[in-house]
Amino acid sequence: MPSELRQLVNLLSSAVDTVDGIYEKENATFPALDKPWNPKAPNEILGQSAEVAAAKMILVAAAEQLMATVREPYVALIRTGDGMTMLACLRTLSELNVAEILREAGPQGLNVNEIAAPSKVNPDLLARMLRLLATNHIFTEVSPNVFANNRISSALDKGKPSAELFAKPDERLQGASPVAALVEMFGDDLAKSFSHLTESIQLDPTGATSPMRLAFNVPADQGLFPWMMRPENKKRAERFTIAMHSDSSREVAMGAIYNGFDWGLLPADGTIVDVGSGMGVNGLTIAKKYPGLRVVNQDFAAVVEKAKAHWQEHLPSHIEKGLVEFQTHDFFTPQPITTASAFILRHITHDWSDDQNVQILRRLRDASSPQTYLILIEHVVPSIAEESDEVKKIEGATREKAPEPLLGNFGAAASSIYARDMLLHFLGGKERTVANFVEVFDKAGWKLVRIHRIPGLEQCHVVGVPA
Ligand SMILES: C[S@@+](CC[C@H](N)C(=O)[O-])C[C@H]1O[C@@H](n2cnc3c(N)ncnc32)[C@H](O)[C@@H]1O
Repeated sequence: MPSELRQLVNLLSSAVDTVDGIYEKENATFPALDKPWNPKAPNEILGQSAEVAAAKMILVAAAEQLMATVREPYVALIRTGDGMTMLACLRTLSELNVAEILREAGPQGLNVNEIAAPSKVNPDLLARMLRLLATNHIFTEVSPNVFANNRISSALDKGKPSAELFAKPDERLQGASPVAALVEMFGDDLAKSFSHLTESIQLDPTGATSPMRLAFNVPADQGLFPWMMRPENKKRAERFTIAMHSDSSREVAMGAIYNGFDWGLLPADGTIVDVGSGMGVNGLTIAKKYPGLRVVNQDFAAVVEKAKAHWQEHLPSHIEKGLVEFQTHDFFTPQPITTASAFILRHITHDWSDDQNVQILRRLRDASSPQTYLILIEHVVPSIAEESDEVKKIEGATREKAPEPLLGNFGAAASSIYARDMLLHFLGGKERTVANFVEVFDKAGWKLVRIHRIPGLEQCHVVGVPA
């Protein structure tokens, strides 16, 4: 039996054979780390194909497990702090528009004195931050104190001339890819919250006191959403909206909503109620393919106004036909629509505790008929160990298991879902396991009947019917 190290290397080797074989067949080369990222380049598009994506999952899982195996334990523990430090550096460099300055400088790079000049910051400190990141493959140091973008750092690029970003600092993130907004939000709101996790769990062992509340002194009687809407949080709220848009714009581009629950199961003239609809993107996308469906968008008054404008721009015909409604509705209060074929809740349940979810879903159950579907669009957190027999019985509940000796859930290659769960905890919510969804559904009078996994996404459609 080969050693575990050898087994990991063998997995790496066969995954590299797969990737190389696919690229050779297409006469392409795998994207280089030291060149800027171009998501539209054919070799990047090839990297998104199912076969390459599966091989990359093995490569990342095996490489990370190999590192975890060979590192001294104290190094492995202390190194987790490098992630925090790198995030702080990345946020700073993003706010100083460094990726854009380096895009304009090209492959020969730029001396730190010139990188620091537009923002008048300390060049020596900038060089130290860039060196830490470059050592971890974000940016490259071309010659001493001269830095250039690489594939990873260039993904921070907001796509605008740096002069424009410095001239209009309040509009830096608008219209840009959401990556910079995410990095800046993580490095600010979430980093400030990280340090309160320990205190929050001691103050309230149930986890109901979120670290972000503690970090920002959000009054106990005020929800985080209304707090974010306060005038002094305007920039924070705008950044949050742009950062959150990353998920939905990618999903719309992929047509993800069509690849889970079969909307054709609903009566052609049925009614879908998008509860906490935000801009109403979900109902709008479904209505484009199923034009007979009525859509009711429910949210706070100010949000519903934005949804109306969004529909007016993207699907005015549905408004003209009287097939869409915009309702101000608080989902903790009785549900006014009693004729729903389906209630859809995308990224709603993950914002709330189990008890609050039971209240929200109970309101929907009270307004449902035996034919009503409940469809949650959420991430589902896999167990690392094998799922229980109860969970295994649910259609779609289990996932592909990673090959031995990898952790069954692909280990660090699947870490983002667990990190996302913790990020939601900082905000006061959680991502749920299948068993947790079953528990919440049961308590609210729903039966979880199946889970649709969406190809290319961690996100699922969790489907319930009245119990
Ligand atoms: C994370 S966003 C999700 C928006 C939308 N479902 C989507 O897929 O983009 C959460 C939404 O819930 C809304 N919301 C929060 N509390 C609410 C409440 N008590 N009643 C109705 N909507 C609420 C917010 O205004 C926001 O639009």
